[in-house]
Amino acid sequence: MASDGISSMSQNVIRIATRKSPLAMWQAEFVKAELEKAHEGLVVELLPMSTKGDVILDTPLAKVGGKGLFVKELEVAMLEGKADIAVHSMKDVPVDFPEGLGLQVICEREDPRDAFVSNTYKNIEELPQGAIVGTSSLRRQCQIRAARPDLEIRDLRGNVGTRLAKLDAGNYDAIILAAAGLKRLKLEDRIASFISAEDSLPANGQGAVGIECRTDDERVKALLAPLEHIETRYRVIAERAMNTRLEGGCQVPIGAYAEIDGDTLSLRGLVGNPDGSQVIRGTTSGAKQDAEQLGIALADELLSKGAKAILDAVYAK
Ligand SMILES: NCc1[nH]cc(CCC(=O)O)c1CC(=O)O
Repeated sequence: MASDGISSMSQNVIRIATRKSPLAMWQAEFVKAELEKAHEGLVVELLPMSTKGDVILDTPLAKVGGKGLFVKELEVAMLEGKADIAVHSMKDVPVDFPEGLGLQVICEREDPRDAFVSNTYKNIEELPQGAIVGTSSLRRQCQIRAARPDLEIRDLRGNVGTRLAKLDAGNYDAIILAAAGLKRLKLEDRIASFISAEDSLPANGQGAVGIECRTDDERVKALLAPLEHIETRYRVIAERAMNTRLEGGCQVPIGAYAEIDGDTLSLRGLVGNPDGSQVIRGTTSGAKQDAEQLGIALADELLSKGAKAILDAVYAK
């Protein structure tokens, strides 16, 4: 028996609010394809939108108010019922969600490493004295400068394509980008070398895609369930818990990276200052089910080893 036409139609539609950048569109298309694979007959629509973060392109992110700028409009669309879900790079997702929204699913992680991109040099070691490296990430800046204090770091913003164009224009000797973004955009051939997690500890959540939805929307939550990747979830929970405990916004260099072997989760963390003159590192491991506690414990260890002084100095400014 066909019930009311409109509601039975909306039953079979799910709308994704997404930024318009090529990477955001890739992520939204990826989730669309996964949802269609999991649910025969489901119609998935994309709602591409501009966010403040896409409009303000010439100011370092830490100064314009951080990563939340990229998600606000998407969240409003979900709260107003214009969209059902938003797809995020987990490393760009703020810790707190607005009332009524939550992170429902974390998908399987892509390569979490940073990538060294240059038209001339193969890796950081090859760079000549005083070479110019492009990145706007304080985390990347800190680790590069710690290894090579002679290098000059210059700000680099914009979409992945814009950043590559600035490299090609000769503004930098090399730039650092997330390997995941380059792979997703089929730009892997631009990678001169992958930087190991030892040399550039990734950002929490790097390479993982998460899906946000209304917390009371049981229909959408059930549709999303097959996309969950539990191992990635444990890893990202540990990494985010460390960040949250440190109360680290994007003004402090922080790296967090978890791996799982069997039931054991190992977490590495780093807090530094932007010029790389101080880098505090720590590791911990335990049962993967204790991911959050492991992240908190590692944050506390880093704080007591000197991260507290670094954070206080940043936030006193
Ligand atoms: N900060 C921008 C950003 N957010 C997510 C990615 C792609 C990798 C990912 O999904 O973690 C990138 C590009 C980059 O850092 O080079």
